[in-house]
Amino acid sequence: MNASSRIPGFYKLDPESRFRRIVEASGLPAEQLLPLRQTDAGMAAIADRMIENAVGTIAIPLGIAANFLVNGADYLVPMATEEPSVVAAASNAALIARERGGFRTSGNAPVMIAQVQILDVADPHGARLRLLEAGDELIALANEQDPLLVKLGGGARAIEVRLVDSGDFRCVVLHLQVDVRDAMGANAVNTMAEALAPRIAAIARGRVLLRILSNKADLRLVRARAVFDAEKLGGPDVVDGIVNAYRFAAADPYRAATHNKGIMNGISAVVLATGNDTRAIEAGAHCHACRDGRYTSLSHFEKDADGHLVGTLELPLALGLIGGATKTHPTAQAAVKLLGVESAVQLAEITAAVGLAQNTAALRALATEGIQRGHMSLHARNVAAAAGAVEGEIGALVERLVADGHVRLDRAQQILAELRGEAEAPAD
Ligand SMILES: CC(C)(COP(=O)([O-])OP(=O)([O-])OC[C@H]1O[C@@H](n2cnc3c(N)ncnc32)[C@H](O)[C@@H]1OP(=O)([O-])[O-])[C@@H](O)C(=O)NCCC(=O)NCCSC(=O)C[C@@](C)(O)CC(=O)[O-]
Ligand SMILES: NC(=O)C1=CN([C@@H]2O[C@H](COP(=O)(O)OP(=O)(O)OC[C@H]3O[C@@H](n4cnc5c(N)ncnc54)[C@H](OP(=O)(O)O)[C@@H]3O)[C@@H](O)[C@H]2O)C=CC1
Repeated sequence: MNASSRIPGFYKLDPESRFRRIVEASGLPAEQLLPLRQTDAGMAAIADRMIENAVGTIAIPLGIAANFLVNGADYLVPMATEEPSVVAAASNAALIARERGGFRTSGNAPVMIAQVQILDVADPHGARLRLLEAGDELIALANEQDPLLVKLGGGARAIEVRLVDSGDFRCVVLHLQVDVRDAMGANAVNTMAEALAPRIAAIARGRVLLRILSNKADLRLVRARAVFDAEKLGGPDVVDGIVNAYRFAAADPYRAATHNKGIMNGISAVVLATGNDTRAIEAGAHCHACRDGRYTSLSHFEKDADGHLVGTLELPLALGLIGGATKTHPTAQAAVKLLGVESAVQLAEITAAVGLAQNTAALRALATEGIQRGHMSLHARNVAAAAGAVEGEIGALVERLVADGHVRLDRAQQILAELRGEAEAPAD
């Protein structure tokens, strides 16, 4: 950067003018920054409506996971991810799950929580009871804010009041529970919380500060389970290996973080492909993973009476079908169409099945040959491209890299040079 990043009114410019300003400010040649602008005209206009100061879009690969049988129906699952082997792994475990009926899922009603924080309350216990006594009035007032949601069968359902203490800090917190139907629900519940605030402050005789949803969406749990055939997995030792790998994650937070990352490889990819809020989902999932005060595995693996592997996953998934980017992004809309889901709960349940499949595939690889063979052989294409291989060279280079067993940039550059006849082949 040569010039200042202070560009008054940057947001008022159109994307092309913004791009020219950042080229000037960076002091870099425009060609080096052109990929920031790489987008078609239609998408540029959509991006400019979706976020602020947009100059372009970044294309993340969108893959379709195959083989998913969920509650007896087949689904082709769109997954947006930058990571190689994720879509392959999900498809792989979904194929194994088919042998014993695929995935079974269930989900709670889509209830989100809005928090209203009340400070400076002289009698917190008294305030709590006064607020609970006013429950019906507050629920009615909340529902007046969103008649459409109520007409669709949703709306505010209940209130809860908590006293939150930490050292010398104490506040009263009202939770408003709202059935948000097919929405993720953040905007819907935030509107209600803001509308209730003056009345809540009056009843509690305090001062309202925050009015915002909680991403600990633990009323909105979804569940997926599957039986993975022992023989298809590779035999009883593989089943035992996966169960022991799970036990490690259940016992050790260092391992649990990686284990859960494997689950989120699948979940976040579906969340992104459908235009949902990846941060909300990640925050909710990891918070759920330490709900008992210790971070642990989100999934469970055990052996059934016949020696098959039983995998189960339960987590909060606040996914929507009608709001946010799902409504504005054409790719997200097409992804939802391909899935053919009719409700946000159904979307969340399929997403949980993908999380379970992803987790199972990773554990199977880890408990047997290790992650590198499958993952690195698919990653080899990236390494080949990074080494400078062009179309027509990539196939041969990947083959050599995988056979060689060293999927590294330096080795790729060396082999590429050999393929191009630019270097002597190594003695070995
Ligand atoms: C990579 C595989 C799937 C190969 O697995 P494989 O056993 O060589 O696969 P296969 O050739 O027997 O094929 C079985 C099915 O897998 C799918 N499949 C197979 N290959 C492909 C492909 N190229 N592209 C798309 N789909 C593929 C496909 O559905 C295929 O069925 P078919 O279509 O042939 O009837 C396997 O090794 C695997 O599942 N590995 C796990 C990979 C993984 O988890 N990657 C995530 C990145 S690592 C990470 O971030 C998380 C981690 C690992 O740290 C989490 C943790 O620690 O718990
Ligand atoms: N902490 C967080 O996670 C936060 C997230 N966000 C963002 O909020 C967005 C999601 O908000 P969300 O409330 O879902 O989106 P919207 O406000 O876009 O959609 C919800 C509204 O859509 C209308 N609606 C129409 N059909 C339905 C239906 N079948 N089911 C439910 N509602 C329906 C409802 O009424 P009506 O039309 O009358 O509004 C409802 O209030 C995401 O972009 C997220 O990133 C925002 C703030 C914080």
